[in-house]
Amino acid sequence: MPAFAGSAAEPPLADSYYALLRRCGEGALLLSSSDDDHHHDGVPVAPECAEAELPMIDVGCLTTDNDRSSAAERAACAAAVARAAEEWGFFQVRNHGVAPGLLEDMRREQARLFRLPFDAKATAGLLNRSYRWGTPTATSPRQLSWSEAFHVPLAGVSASSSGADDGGCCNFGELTALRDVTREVAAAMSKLAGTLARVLAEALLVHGQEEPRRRCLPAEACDETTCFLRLNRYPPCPVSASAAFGLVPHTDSDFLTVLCQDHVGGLQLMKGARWVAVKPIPGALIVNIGDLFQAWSNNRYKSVEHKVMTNATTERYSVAYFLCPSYDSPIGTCQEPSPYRTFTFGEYRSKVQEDVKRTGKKIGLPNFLV
Ligand SMILES: O=C(O)CCC(=O)C(=O)O
Ligand SMILES: [Fe+2]
Repeated sequence: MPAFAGSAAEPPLADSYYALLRRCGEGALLLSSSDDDHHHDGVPVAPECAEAELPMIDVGCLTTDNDRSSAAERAACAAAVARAAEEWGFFQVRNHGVAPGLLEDMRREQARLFRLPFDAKATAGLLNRSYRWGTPTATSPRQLSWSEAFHVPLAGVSASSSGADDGGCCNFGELTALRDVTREVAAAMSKLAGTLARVLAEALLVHGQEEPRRRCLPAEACDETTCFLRLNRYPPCPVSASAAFGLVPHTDSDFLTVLCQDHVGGLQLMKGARWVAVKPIPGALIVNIGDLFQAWSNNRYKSVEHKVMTNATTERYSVAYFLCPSYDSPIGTCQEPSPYRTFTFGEYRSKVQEDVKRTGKKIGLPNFLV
């Protein structure tokens, strides 16, 4: 990308949002200190938050081909997955089929991608023109995400080109190593997500009560056109951790998400009425239930609010795979009666976008209660 050589990589978060932070009385927190934050060498850090012992499930017996595990072992593993989805909405997995070395390669190539000049990321058409940074709709600091990301559609990844936009193909430019590793990660995470969705669905199906119209199975409803991979980067943030988030509190609008976070930490989730921090565990992946699985499961599985805290000095990377159905798929339910009316993913997405535009906040599932 010679035209951009030498220009800065960081998105202009501080410049763009300084006025917003200032207008809301938070400007003084920029590059300075405040009373309610802890400080380390003059740098504001996040207030303490208890670390959670998130369930860790060895899913080797579900993910390994030619596995010698018994049916009883697989049933016990499936039960542990379903229990974690009910009690936490979040869990960690190991022996998940995504090689640790591949995840390390992903982080390295992701870092290389985000080190490109800002203008190249924003305007050179890379990765389906999917670059995002900050929160354009934010009207208060609490709505601001101090992060940058590429949203890569799965279909584009598996048929990516190296030239200009080519149909649905994803343009990786000269980043061929990123293209190869992204393809591998997407394929492996996709397989894992499909396996977990199938196991989670089977745990709730009541045999003999299947009704064809409502029996759209989560794993089968999903396809390459709507599933996507999000490559996230959280730049160091000099703003007080109580003033801006790395990623604002949200639930995911999908069936389930497979997430790989690096060693830095910062992910927090709601457990009961409290935020708890998820300690990074090398090689483990995090899985969380999204809104669509909560609806399909009649609220048995929980789509839990989560957020990313900023870090004053250290950048953080993560990669998330979102398992989504095609837009015209009816979400349905595992069993009648359901608290939700049947709706399609397309309808759900439009409503979320409309609500965010109108009120700055996603309403989500309550919109679809009968
Ligand atoms: O970066 C993380 O740890 C969380 C990312 C996330 O929640 C998302 O992309 O929806
Ligand atoms: Fe999320």
